[in-house]
Amino acid sequence: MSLVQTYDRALVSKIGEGGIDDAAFHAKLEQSREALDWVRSAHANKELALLGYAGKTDDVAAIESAAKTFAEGATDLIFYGTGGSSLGSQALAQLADYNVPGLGVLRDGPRLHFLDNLDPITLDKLFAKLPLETSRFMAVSKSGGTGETLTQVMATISLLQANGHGDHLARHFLGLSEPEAGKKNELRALLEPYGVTFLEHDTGVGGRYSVATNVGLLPAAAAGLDIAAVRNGFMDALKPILDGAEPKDVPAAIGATLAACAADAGKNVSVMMSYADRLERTAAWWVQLWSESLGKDGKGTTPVRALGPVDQHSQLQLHLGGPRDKLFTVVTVGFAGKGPKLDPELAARVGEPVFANKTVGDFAAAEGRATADTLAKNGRPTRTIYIPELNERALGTFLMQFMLETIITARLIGVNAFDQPAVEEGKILAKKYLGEG
Ligand SMILES: O=P(O)(O)OC[C@H]1O[C@](O)(CO)[C@@H](O)[C@@H]1O
Repeated sequence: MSLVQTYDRALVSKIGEGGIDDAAFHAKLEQSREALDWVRSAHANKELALLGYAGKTDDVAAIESAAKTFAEGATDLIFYGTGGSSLGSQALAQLADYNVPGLGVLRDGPRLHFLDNLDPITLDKLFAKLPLETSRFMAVSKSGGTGETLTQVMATISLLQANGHGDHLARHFLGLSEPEAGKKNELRALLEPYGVTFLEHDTGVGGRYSVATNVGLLPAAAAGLDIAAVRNGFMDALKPILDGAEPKDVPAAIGATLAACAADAGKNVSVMMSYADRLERTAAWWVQLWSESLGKDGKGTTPVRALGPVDQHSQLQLHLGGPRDKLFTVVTVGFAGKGPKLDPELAARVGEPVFANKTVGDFAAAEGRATADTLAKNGRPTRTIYIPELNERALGTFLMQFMLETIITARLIGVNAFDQPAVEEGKILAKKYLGEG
């Protein structure tokens, strides 16, 4: 089993006042049956394209081959794309040490740069330092019209042209966007005239769910990960639903039920605290998934991400002593016994004999356990997820569990998990302001 979830410490019966009412939980869990039936039938009828990617193998070789061609001989892989066109691939790439504190810049293989934010100073400095001959750029945008991504791509085309690479843009770039199909697609309009190859974005899968597709998996393959294992992990999370398991035996249904009950009880903040550097980007991915999927019609809860142990020294005081408006998910991995071992003499010298012969992982594991216990003891509803071994399959399971949890939560609270109407207003205004100078 790649994930072990416990939730008894989210309930009043276990933690007392501050917990989620048991009767409300069981009633809501019963309601989740409808959502599970819907997911099962959407899978059978191919109504929700995302679900078809669980366990899918027939496109893996093509994704791996495109990744190989893209990364061949490259020192630097630059990924343009924002939101769902970047965060899922970052979450996966972090398994291959991308953006891991201290280690990210030393990882094996080509350097990975996910430029999901638009910042002129970053771009100027990066452009001045990149070895252009061996740099490859991948531009991802489902719509093809996202201003940030288009801006970065236009700037890069001009950079390459100004530095004598204008005749080889097809070698330097790879695009991924929806097929044109009569619609305007600015990204394709920019790059296709140079002969740049485009992969197709599944039109039925929104950005924040696209980690399941070539959007998430191509960068992961370029980073050297086993993408077939990721797909198997997706199926591990979906299978209990397809098998018709009872809601109590579906981890995503439990998580969604807790979230919906917490919202009903006025606990409007959902905290994911992960004890692993390699889950930091996953939490960032989850923040978009949760926010854009649920935040509508005055509903939704606010996602907060925390990394352990570091954020014990930043957020934990608030979580333990502040308002009782939160539901916690503490994620730990099988760290016990891992990492450097501590010399007993040095442990004695600092007056901490408990450290003697313990590993760094022993301490990190003890801290995750202590945080979950302390939250529960202080009446903070806490679910835990333990990942014995954080690998491609386990991360795939985790990602799919949270996509399903989000979809089920949306059905429980009565919102559409697949649109994001409010975001468009700001986008239109930004282009207006840009035009006004
Ligand atoms: O892939 P696109 O179309 O560039 O969109 C990027 C992101 O922008 C959003 O549309 C929000 O503005 C997200 O939903 C999406 O993941």
